[in-house]
Amino acid sequence: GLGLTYKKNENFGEWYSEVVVNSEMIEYYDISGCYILRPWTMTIWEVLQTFFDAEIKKMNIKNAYFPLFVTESVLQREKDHIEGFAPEVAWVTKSGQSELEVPIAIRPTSETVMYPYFSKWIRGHRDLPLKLNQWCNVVRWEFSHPTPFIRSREFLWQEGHTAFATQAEADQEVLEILELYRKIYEEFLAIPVVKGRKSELEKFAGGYYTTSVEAFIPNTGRGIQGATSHCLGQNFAKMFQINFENDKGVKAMVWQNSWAYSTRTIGVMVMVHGDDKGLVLPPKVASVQVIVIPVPFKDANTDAIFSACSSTVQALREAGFRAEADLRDNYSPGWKYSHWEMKGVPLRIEIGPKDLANNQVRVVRRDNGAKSDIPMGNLVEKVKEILSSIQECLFNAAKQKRDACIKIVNTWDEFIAALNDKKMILAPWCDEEEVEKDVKARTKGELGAAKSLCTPFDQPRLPEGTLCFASGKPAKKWTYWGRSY
Ligand SMILES: O=C1CCCN[C@@H]1CCCn1cnc2cc(F)c(Cl)cc2c1=O
Ligand SMILES: [Mg+2]
Repeated sequence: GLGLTYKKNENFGEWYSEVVVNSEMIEYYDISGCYILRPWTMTIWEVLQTFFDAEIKKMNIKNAYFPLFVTESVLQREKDHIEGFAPEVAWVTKSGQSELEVPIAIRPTSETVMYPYFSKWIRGHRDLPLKLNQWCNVVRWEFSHPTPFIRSREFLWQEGHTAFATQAEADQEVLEILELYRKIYEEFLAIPVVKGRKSELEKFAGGYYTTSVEAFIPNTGRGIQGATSHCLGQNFAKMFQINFENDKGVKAMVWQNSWAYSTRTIGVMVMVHGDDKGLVLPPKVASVQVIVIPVPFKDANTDAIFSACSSTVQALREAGFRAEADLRDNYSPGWKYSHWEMKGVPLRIEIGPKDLANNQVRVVRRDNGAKSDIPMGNLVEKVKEILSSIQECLFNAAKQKRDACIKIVNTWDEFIAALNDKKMILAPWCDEEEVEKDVKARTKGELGAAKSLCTPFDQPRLPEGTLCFASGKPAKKWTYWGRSY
């Protein structure tokens, strides 16, 4: 029957799996960690892709497409950055009945695929900056429990790979891209994120520094890395001989960045906004923003009602909204209400005989259930207002909830209490890696260890003499900590 079996605040994991399936976003697949992304997901992905692709085009970043496959020798080129990842690499070892001479890896990320060609293409400073992006899938044969969108063995992402003559250009682009990721989360998905820098321990080992946008899931009290923008420094330039003759005729290595966001964004949206009726879609990314449902009455003029629904959809579409009518005659209005609530459609319009007689429609918001009657005359204006109000209310509600999960601590005991209270913890830290490793060791358990999430760019004042929460040494910065995905 209709409705969810599980409640968000009682069985979060089961609730999540049920929502992504019942909202027709995901279909489970017979290979663990692999999921079918149904149209209800793809339209959301395409809205984000359309935005991001247009933005990087403004930055003169070009799309390319590199092969899915990497030879073993090339993949091994970058020893230290893949050493920890080796178990995740998926290999092709046969074609048909015959063994391949050399096994071929499926890309888990494309540095080693791309950079030999960066080396070939970049000769002089006029070849710089080289700025490429690709929209593709990647495969990482992870073993920790798979979760649709959040942790899957194959996922869609974009990966940007850029090369510059100077560090200054690279540093600037890292932050420009990070701002686009903030927009994806805060302005499209209505999810608050923290912009910051990863610690040396948590950063991409092959890079120079990593910046990220960090989200938080109140129900599980876990942080989640939303997207990353790395400065790779000259590490990969050294390894792949990506150098150029600068304008003084001197050979110099390039400065590189790489950055990505993935379909994980969609999972965070489900987790943050979903409720016990199912998915709740922010209007900016909703596949259908307005669903129009006829409420025929036994002897009422059904044709008039249906045509009113169709003309309402028409008017909304002409105004640029993604509107549909559910005119199916084999489902009751009540069934349709539950169905489209499960799918998270932000606004429902009901048209029955009374509405027709009064030349009005009944609108119902998905986020707070508020109902109101709108005259047909200024429907488009009202719908525009209500949808932007829903977008804003979803963000504000999520921000309020996330802020309520943030705990500022100064001592280890306060830290442990906050961790057990499922908080996102802001603590003064001495910035020593050994201390960070110690925090992980001291918080190991079946829920997973606490780790540093990021050092926020927006640093609160650090009073003279403040001590590190974990080591008691002089603190150097405020850093977010927590359990994470
Ligand atoms: O995060 C990004 C942005 C887009 C391009 N890539 C970087 C770094 C990716 C790290 N990383 C992440 N996961 C990996 C898994 C693997 F199996 C191997 Cl061999 C390597 C990696 C790996 O390097
Ligand atoms: Mg990984």
